[in-house]
Amino acid sequence: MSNRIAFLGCGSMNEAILGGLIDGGTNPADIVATVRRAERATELAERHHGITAIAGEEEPDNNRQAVVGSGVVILGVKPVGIAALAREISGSLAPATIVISVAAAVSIEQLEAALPAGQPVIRTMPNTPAKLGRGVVSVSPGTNCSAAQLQQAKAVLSAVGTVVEIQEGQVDALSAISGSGPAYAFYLAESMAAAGVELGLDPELALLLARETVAGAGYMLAEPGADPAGLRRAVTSPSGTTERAIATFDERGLPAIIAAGARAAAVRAAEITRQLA
Ligand SMILES: NC(=O)C1=CN([C@@H]2O[C@H](COP(=O)(O)OP(=O)(O)OC[C@H]3O[C@@H](n4cnc5c(N)ncnc54)[C@H](OP(=O)(O)O)[C@@H]3O)[C@@H](O)[C@H]2O)C=CC1
Ligand SMILES: O=C(O)[C@@H]1CCC=N1
Repeated sequence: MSNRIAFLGCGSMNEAILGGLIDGGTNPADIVATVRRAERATELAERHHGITAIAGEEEPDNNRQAVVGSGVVILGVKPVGIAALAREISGSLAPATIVISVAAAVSIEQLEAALPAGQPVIRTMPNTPAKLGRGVVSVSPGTNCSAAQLQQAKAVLSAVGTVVEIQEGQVDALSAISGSGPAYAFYLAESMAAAGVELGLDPELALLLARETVAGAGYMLAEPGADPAGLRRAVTSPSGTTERAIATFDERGLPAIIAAGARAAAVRAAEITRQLA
């Protein structure tokens, strides 16, 4: 397999994976990224020295150029653009090139239908902490992906975090927890900062406290075998202040609210899949 990796559509998600791969030891010279805007291509090339970034507004065949000679191609445009992109590159793909999609809601069936017959395909669901090598990436192999090709893809993706293999039927549920999940944690930090301001703290200080606290708690959760409930209990003194806060969260139904949000994300994924059919 060629070492070259093509990132087709390099926005938030694909750039996070690209950055994680480079930090994990991938040679930037083996990476090519495509985007629409020249300004974005320049930004990527400046931020990740040594990669090739090609803008469609300057070179309309950028995606096809990027695919030629690449062993792995990672599709990272919005779900609605995935099938058109797959069709665009079909004539330029080598038969053994592994096509990975990071898109929410685009099924393996939809991907395979837009690609040459027999093309190995893997549907993944990553998350943006991939940028720091702390992502979670699911992999679900398509019908033409051999065990060896799946292993190759897992080896590449393991540089950006924890790789889990799941049945495609579970992707929407996983996406509702780990794909969207970083946004939930950031939302918690935003809400804590706002609460601090309401309690009379200076906004800058409140933001600092919220960021460092959520980040610090994240580091504790990242320790091997960490148990969120146990870590929470260790902060919660009997009859103390945290106990009162957690009791208020429980009374107001915060766990049910989080479950409802995650359900809504999964429902939305299924809705998009139907819209794309
Ligand atoms: N953001 C996240 O946390 C996650 C996202 N995903 C999935 O990742 C995918 C991308 O999402 P996200 O990164 O947030 O989106 P962004 O809008 O940040 O990135 C999309 C990128 O695709 C580029 N692009 C659009 N059309 C083309 C094209 N035809 N050829 C080449 N490049 C193109 C855009 O270029 P330009 O900038 O020049 O417009 C942009 O850089 C989605 O399918 C989403 O479901 C999955 C998990 C998590
Ligand atoms: O919001 C989205 O649709 C994508 C998928 C998971 C995270 N971001």
